[in-house]
Amino acid sequence: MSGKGRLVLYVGPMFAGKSSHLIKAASAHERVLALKPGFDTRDGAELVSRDGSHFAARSVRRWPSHSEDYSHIVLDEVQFMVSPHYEGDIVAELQSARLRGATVTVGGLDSDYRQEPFEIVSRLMQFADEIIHLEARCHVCNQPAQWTAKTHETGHLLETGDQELYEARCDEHWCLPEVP
Ligand SMILES: Nc1ncnc2c1ncn2[C@@H]1O[C@H](COP(=O)(O)OP(=O)(O)O)[C@@H](O)[C@H]1O
Ligand SMILES: Cc1cn([C@H]2C[C@H](O)[C@@H](COP(=O)(O)O)O2)c(=O)[nH]c1=O
Repeated sequence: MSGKGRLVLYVGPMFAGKSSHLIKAASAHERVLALKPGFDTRDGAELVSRDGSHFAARSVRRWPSHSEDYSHIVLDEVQFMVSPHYEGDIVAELQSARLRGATVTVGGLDSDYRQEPFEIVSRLMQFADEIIHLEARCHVCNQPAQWTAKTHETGHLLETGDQELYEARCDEHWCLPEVP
């Protein structure tokens, strides 16, 4: 494999369908290297969407060997692929896969629960050939939501969780969590 590949990035808040799109992208090919961060232990060795779809994936804390054997790479939750949870520079590794000709499809949160950008995702945006911004539905009013709110403060910026801890929110209903 050689020549210019392609980096496609799905970003948005939680519940926006990022995993669903990645699973569809992975399922469209016979041979795919699907990766998820070792930090996210919620769903075992699978990419899982809340719409019920799933796809077998490798849980990694560093870039896998033999990745060059794959022309399609799919990776979810890239915001977790940072030190000390990930050893290496995921942006450089994905860019290198793209440059050797792979089609790389990545999903991640563009901003954290404080509405601050995840720096690793912002860096990746610079190299993306296509960025798809997805929206969820606000948990309060059901209007389009581009933010994630945390329902109570735990003191952790990176913390796996679902609806018990996070909600999609629109501009009007986003707020910082109450500090206990
Ligand atoms: N607030 C919400 N807004 C939109 N979809 C939601 C919401 N809560 C649950 N869902 C469900 O979640 C699915 C998307 O989930 P998922 O693919 O896991 O998204 P993401 O990876 O972006 O968190 C939607 O198809 C819908 O069925
Ligand atoms: C906003 C926010 C989220 N997280 C965590 C919570 C979830 O485990 C993932 C996002 O999963 P999804 O597939 O996009 O629903 O990220 C976090 O650690 N910090 C945050 O600020």
